[in-house]
Amino acid sequence: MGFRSDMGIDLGTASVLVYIRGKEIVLQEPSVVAIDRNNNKILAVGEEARMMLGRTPGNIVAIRPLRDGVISDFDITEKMLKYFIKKALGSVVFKPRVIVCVPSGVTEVEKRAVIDACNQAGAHKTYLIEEPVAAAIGAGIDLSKPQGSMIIDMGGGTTDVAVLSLGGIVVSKSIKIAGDKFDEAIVRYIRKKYNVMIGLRSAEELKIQIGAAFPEEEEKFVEVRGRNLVTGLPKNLTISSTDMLEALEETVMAIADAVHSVLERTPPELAADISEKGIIMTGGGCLLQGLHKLIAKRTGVPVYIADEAISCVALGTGKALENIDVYSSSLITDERKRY
Ligand SMILES: Nc1ncnc2c1ncn2[C@@H]1O[C@H](COP(=O)(O)OP(=O)(O)OP(=O)(O)O)[C@@H](O)[C@H]1O
Repeated sequence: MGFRSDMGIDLGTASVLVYIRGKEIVLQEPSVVAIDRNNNKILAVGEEARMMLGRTPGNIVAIRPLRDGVISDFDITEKMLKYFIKKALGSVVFKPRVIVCVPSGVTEVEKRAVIDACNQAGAHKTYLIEEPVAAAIGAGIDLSKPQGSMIIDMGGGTTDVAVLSLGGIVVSKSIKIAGDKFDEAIVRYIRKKYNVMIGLRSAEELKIQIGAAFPEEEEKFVEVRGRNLVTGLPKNLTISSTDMLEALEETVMAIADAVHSVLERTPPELAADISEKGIIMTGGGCLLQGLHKLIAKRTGVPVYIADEAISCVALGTGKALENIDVYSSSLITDERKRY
């Protein structure tokens, strides 16, 4: 091992990934913290805390401190970051350089606070990187050329659509419609159509198993358990992929429309590059069956899902860390005047 284990962190709404130079991804856990409300003590972080979501007695709350792509609970986010940094570092004694990819919606104050949290958790120096830039680097896009690329990074809370060229963002749009909104749409649809209430976790499972944004040839079915709103009793339902298509229609169209509107604002030369090379999708949300086909149909541009879509941002963050000089124009540090 080298003298310093540099660390890349993808601070996401749904999950946190940590990448250590030379070791790839060492930690991948949900962004959830469980707290005892009586004394404000943290009981569990990550996977252990997620298991407590919706299952906690009165005094214990399981919190997702990042919501809709912004830091909704700063104190908890700071504690969670520190916990993950320490866990990933293990017995390493040297202070790492840390590069954190923050959701696109965070404010300047929050950026400053993330830098402070990492420094307090033992970072030698902390850098921030914008999410679409990290996603593009992770997907293997060469940002050094004056060539247009379009990236759609779709996580749990936000979808970022960005046109990049020469290491920077030329046109972009961030909407608070992503994976989590699919889950909510599924819950609403099942409540309305079947009078049955299912939980968000069941909705997410349905989405991953049979969710669809574009009609598939083969119809799939999955059983789900919920509560009948009339009788109040548990009820089993069989849900089809056609149900999913209907449930998700409005939400996926909003995403396709956002992509379309960014393309409309893209300078012609860059638009020509994009229509030739296609659009690249990253993030867990883009794995929804048929979403790439729907966007391709709406825009007339081919759409590809990046390899290792869920880890692209973390990988890109790690790559940027290994080549800080190359990517320096895309990084934010605490030495910037505005801090
Ligand atoms: N196979 C799949 N099919 C559909 N959706 C999926 C699949 N796998 C993961 N997801 C969804 O991807 C989302 C999480 O993606 P990701 O881990 O990239 O988010 P994040 O980076 O934490 O969030 P954000 O970028 O908004 O901060 C969740 O909504 C999850 O349900």
